[in-house]
Amino acid sequence: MPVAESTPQTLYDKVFQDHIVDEKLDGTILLYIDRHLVHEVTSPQAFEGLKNADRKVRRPDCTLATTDHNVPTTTRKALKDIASFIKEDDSRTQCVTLEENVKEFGITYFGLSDKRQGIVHVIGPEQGFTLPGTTVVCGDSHTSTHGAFGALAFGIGTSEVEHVLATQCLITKRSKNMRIQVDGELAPGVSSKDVILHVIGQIGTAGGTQSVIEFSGSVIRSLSMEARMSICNMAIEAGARAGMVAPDDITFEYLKGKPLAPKYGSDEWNKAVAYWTSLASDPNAKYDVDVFIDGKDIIPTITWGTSPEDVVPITGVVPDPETFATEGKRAAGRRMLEYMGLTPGTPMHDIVVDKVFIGSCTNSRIEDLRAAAHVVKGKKVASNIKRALIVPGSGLVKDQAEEEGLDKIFTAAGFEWREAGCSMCLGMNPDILAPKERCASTSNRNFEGRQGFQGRTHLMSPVMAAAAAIVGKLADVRTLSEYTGSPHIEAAIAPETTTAKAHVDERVETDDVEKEMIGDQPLDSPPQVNTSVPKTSAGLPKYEILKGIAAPMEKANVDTDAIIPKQFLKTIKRTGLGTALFYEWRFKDGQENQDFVLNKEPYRNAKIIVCTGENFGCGSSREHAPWALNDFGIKSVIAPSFADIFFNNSFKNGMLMIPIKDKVDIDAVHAEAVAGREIEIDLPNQVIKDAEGKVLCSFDVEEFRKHCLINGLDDIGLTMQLDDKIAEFEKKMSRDTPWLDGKGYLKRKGQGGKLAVKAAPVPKTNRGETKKEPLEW
Ligand SMILES: CC(C)[C@H](C(=O)O)[C@@H](O)C(=O)O
Ligand code: SF4
Repeated sequence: MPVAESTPQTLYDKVFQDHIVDEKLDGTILLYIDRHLVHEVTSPQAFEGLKNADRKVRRPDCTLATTDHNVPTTTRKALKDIASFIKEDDSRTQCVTLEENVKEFGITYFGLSDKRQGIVHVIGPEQGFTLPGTTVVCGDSHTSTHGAFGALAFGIGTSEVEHVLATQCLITKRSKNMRIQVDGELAPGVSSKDVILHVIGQIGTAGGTQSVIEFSGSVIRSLSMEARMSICNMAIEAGARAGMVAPDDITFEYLKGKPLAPKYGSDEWNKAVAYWTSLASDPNAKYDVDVFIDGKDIIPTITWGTSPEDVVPITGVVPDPETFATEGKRAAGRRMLEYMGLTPGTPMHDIVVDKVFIGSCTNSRIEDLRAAAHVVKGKKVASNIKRALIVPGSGLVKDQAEEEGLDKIFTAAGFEWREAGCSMCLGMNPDILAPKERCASTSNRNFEGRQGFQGRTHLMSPVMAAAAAIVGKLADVRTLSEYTGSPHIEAAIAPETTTAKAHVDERVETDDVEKEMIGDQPLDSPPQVNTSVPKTSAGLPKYEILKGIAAPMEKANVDTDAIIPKQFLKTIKRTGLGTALFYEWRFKDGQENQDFVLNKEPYRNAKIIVCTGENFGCGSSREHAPWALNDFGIKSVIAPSFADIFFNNSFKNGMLMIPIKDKVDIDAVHAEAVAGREIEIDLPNQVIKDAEGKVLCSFDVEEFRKHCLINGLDDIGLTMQLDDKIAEFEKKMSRDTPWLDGKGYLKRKGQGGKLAVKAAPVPKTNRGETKKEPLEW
């Protein structure tokens, strides 16, 4: 694929450029999406939207679905079907709804009875569905994981899921380029998780806002794909839109023999590798932000607070909030310590742990389990540990680990060996913390209530979590007897010995013929594309002037887990979430918390929030957050900055988010809010006024968003009117990068247009049976 030679470009610039379908004068871009992963939590409302508008899924061949968030991780030996297996009503409804939707819309689906089921961000790479140079989206913030392959991969909200299902495109704009270069070497016991926790500690959870981070430098280059995935996974925790690593030999090695990658050694493989190699940033490419980190400064890192930026080395102590720079930070620090039940000055390794969780899309891959098993081997979980869970990221990871005997190492030590899913990462299934329980966790978020109401989470690497399980306290893995370093890093240096090879090799055998078919696809046979009749806008309420009470907030990093906790994500509707807004802040023991602003007069009827802290809406991509605000009656939030996904999601619901950087300006608006007076947001004139009509400040808003808000336009209808351009783009893609057309996958073995794999749960016998079983798409 040709890449402009003139101006030096970054990896991100190149991938982005190669996917532009249309560009407006104001910089609004229609971006083509190659790969769409779907899970049960963020898709029901999107499919419902399609049905209501009589729209189809444009590219079922480029869409892959699984259930992961809600699924129990108990044994599936007695599994008959998902409806009888999942006991909790709302979880079951979401999973069953996904099964109905994939059948109705013809989407490939890995259900609970399929070995390939697992966390979306584990199964995409494992199948070769994720490829370098692609655009990958999912209704999930940790889609950034796939950037490890040099893909531009980012989380989207449910409205955007619907947009991609209908059009295979997204409306977006360019992000800034940020480079984080980690040079030198990592010491034994230091892993990629420590790298990313250290980075977030340095740049903060808003450090990457509006940027795509390219991770580079000798440390990154030396890491395995699994380790790179852990790093890109948490780019979202640094506030970035996406994280990327340039594809290289380690990437190609990992992709060899993956079911959906071009056949190794074929012309198509060679062509793909040449293209993938060309994507590396040009030597003189410019970055808007550059961060340099020396690998030797990183030691095993762990969180102490309730935001991923609250990190300390394991050799450190619980910090004293009174030493923090501003009163806002001091107040936040005090609250965190109270929530976490910690006292300043306590050595981190004195903190006693109740539960240990090794899993999640950050650290549940085969290497993570190998590294943890290496620490655990021959030892016992400490007697004070109530539960220690190992939750593999997918059925294939589980199989591989069992083949290597890792399950035996864990169970002999006293760990539970579970089935694949998100599990205790966010506890939408029964794996949760009890109030005040403390968990050593390999997941990515330590927000309040994340792993269970009042649960206390410390984030760390798999070897550190394993060490905590053995010691019964947070522990420095390097001090454990017989510990000789992390296989994580060694893995990177010799990838051929350490990637999850066994199951890959099998598939090379069984898939060869079919993959040949894909490779030989005639260029003149276009992929099967479903285009529906272009619909005009379904319509949103118009937004012009909003006058009302504004509720003041003074917090930074108001995360979407706080805006709407996980227990309310199990709905399959967009409405009725107002009562759950800020649930754990608004209610205490079922009673209203009188200290919380929305429980006070006149703020019960607020239409606006004015928040003086940065990074409003960070964390999860759940569109339930703007739905809840909207349902409560809040149509606008004014804050110094917003997290990208939340910001986008709000506009899709006819809401206006207003970033105001200038402290004098935001303080003026905040003062009106504190006084309980109404303010007026005038969108056409882009100003905020006080109750008397005096202008307090002006604000910026992109032309396209403003146009959609004022006219109440739903952008799916608008995009569908560009069908000719999209079809033209698809033709070019089929010619230049034929390996991206998933039509071959769906056509495999299929004769006369019949699909090889029906979009239905694979029969139960597929799980746990002989490993010789073919694993075709
Ligand atoms: C459920 C989903 C919207 C959410 C996300 O986007 O991250 C979840 O995966 C999480 O980790 O909180
Ligand atoms: S962060 Fe946790 S809940 Fe979200 S996708 Fe990853 S494993 Fe699942």
